Amino acid sequence: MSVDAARTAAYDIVRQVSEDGAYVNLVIPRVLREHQLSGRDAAFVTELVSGAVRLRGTYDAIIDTLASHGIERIDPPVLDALRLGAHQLLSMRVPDHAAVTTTVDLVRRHVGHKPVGFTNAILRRIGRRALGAWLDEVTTGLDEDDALAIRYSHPRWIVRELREALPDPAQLVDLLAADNAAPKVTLVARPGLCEPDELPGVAGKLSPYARILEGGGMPGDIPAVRDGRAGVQDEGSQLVAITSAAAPIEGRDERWLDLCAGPGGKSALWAALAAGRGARVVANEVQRHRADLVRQAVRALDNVEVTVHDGRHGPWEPGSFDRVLVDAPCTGLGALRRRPESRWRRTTADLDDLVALQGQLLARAIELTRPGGVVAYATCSPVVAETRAVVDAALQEHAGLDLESMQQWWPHTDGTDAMFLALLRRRE
Ligand SMILES: C[S@@+](CC[C@H](N)C(=O)[O-])C[C@H]1O[C@@H](n2cnc3c(N)ncnc32)[C@H](O)[C@@H]1O
Repeated sequence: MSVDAARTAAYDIVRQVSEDGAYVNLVIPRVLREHQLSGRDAAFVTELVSGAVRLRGTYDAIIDTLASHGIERIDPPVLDALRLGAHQLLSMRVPDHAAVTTTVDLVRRHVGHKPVGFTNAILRRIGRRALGAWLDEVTTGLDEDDALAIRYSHPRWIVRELREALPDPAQLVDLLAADNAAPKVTLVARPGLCEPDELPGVAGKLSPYARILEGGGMPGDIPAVRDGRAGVQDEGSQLVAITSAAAPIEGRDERWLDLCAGPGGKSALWAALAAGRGARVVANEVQRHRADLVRQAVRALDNVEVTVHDGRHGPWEPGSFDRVLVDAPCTGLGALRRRPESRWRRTTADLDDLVALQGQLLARAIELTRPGGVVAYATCSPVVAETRAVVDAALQEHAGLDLESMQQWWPHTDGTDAMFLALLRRRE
């Protein structure tokens, strides 16, 4: 059997992800174009690549028990092929002989003859059992965190962080499972620019502006999305913008600052809400190319000024904003379902660096907010060190600051990314 274009494309993508640090969601559309794949083939490639990358932790544990010298000794191009084969055998409805033969042919063509026998043997053995039986075997005798890490394909440190963040640790399994299910595409109809029923899909569950594309689809083909009156935005992200815009403020409410705006989803919804109340938004972003994305996101609005500064040092007057949003750079562990590779790239060292930056950005936001004004601190991570701990430290350090509310949305209960939002008010 010769290898079809879809599997060749899938192999090309996983190699770019593991060798060049590419992002699955960015590489897939480019490689699909290069290989001229669409429709069912494109859906097959997307499912195969996303699944093989996301469930790598599970498949590697199985491959490790079967490889006599252990997984570390397997050449990376062969290991990537084995992961693709394992996903087809254990999680997709691909007949075993097709999964094995096409994967072996991929290895023969892209790596050479030498590992062909090894690849064939490993895949045949994987195909002899169903996923559940393999999971029971490779988790026997492990402690709970190691077993969950393999069963739900999350690094062990992330399992621990998520357990600590949950209100009830009994929900951990549901959360880990939700991280492994690709979310539906959600649109936002920016108020004042677009009505939700102008968009395809069904109404969202939490945001009045949301539409959910049940069967997937190409948002870029929707006219309102093309002209910036609507966009693609998770409901959790919409709720952060809506809730931080709705917090009541006594007196003037005209100057809003989004301190960390790139790529601009929240800025655009915030600015649409601000426009309805005669307020203006400064949307700031430290990276120039991400500031360009913000300009693109807010192109249908005329009440936004996009600036490019390090939010800690931008040239704004203290106390000059009525409302400041800090959607802080974070580990993104609340959006794992969206980014198949991200759980394997993040480390605890990232966490330490980010927590320091988050505290500095929040401190600056507090300084820039006028007495009586509102500071909204948000992350797309539920990790305690990035959420409650940052807010608690700010409350300790800044006299004259009140905590109004803290909210955490979750994939397994709300169907959103795990977004955190704290609303703080500077005392008059
Ligand atoms: C979580 S993202 C913001 C997402 C955005 N609010 C949205 O909804 O589209 C955090 C952003 O902060 C930016 N950032 C990182 N360090 C920063 C700094 N020191 N000052 C301002 N922005 C920063 C990152 O480049 C990134 O674009």
